[in-house]
Amino acid sequence: MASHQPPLAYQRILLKLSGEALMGPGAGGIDVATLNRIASDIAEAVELGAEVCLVVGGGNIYRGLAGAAQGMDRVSGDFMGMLATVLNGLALGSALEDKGCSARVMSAIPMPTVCEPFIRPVALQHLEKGRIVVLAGGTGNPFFTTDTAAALRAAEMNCNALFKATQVDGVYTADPKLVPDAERYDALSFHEVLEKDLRIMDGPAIALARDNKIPIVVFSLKEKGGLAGVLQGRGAFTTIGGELTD
Ligand SMILES: Nc1ncnc2c1ncn2[C@@H]1O[C@H](COP(=O)(O)OP(=O)(O)O)[C@@H](O)[C@H]1O
Ligand SMILES: O=c1ccn([C@@H]2O[C@H](COP(=O)(O)OP(=O)(O)O)[C@@H](O)[C@H]2O)c(=O)[nH]1
Repeated sequence: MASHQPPLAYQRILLKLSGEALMGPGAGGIDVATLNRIASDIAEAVELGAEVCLVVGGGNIYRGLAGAAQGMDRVSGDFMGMLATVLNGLALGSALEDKGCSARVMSAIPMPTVCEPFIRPVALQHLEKGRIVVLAGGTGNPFFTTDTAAALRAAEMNCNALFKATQVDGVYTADPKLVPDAERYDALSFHEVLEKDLRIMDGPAIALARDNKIPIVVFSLKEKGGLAGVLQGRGAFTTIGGELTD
């Protein structure tokens, strides 16, 4: 890290990306230009000195609940969703390497010829060596979400914050995609998010972050450089469970 840079608000972060963040303007799958743009943003954060764990969703490819709604077995659908997160994780790992970062993809569902299995001490060593760890496969269990996997891994990896990248630049009084005049909060307590049912992440993820005292920073990845800005305390974002609002 260059000496003239201000200290980062958080040193070790877990960045949660939804699968849909990789879709770009398309209706599904991975848009390579968007993937590369996100990889550049993450590379910029690493350049600033951040240690980054990444958890990526799979909603751009498959969601277990969508399969169940069409009559498919929920557990099979959930495993398909978890495998979708591995596809996204491999794409991100390779895009990050292309940007000159060192990245390791680790899956909660062991598939050793494809990527490393998630083994916590090994993942911690990767981080200490300056590598980005891409944590794919969700929690490895059906009936969970990648938001919950993100909160779980943030705790296991001793992260200082869970960065939730979304299409919107923070937590609003209501979903801003549905309620255009909803207002953005700068800071909220975990309790307020649950009590007001603000639906930015699922309840188990919020509860896990709360119980492990890991603040959640909700921000938008739409603007280039957004991640680096938030790490340096610039731009629009909402902090849940920060110092003043436990
Ligand atoms: N109170 C709220 N404040 C902000 N966003 C909300 C709120 N309630 C629901 N949302 C929705 O939650 C979405 C974030 O969840 P998620 O699906 O994981 O990410 P993505 O934004 O990538 O689709 C936002 O894009 C927004 O539409
Ligand atoms: O621990 C997990 C994480 C994910 N999933 C499945 O994987 C899908 C994709 O994850 P998610 O919907 O969380 O992705 P995102 O919305 O972040 O793209 C989910 O719908 C679930 O079917 C699961 O069963 N267990």
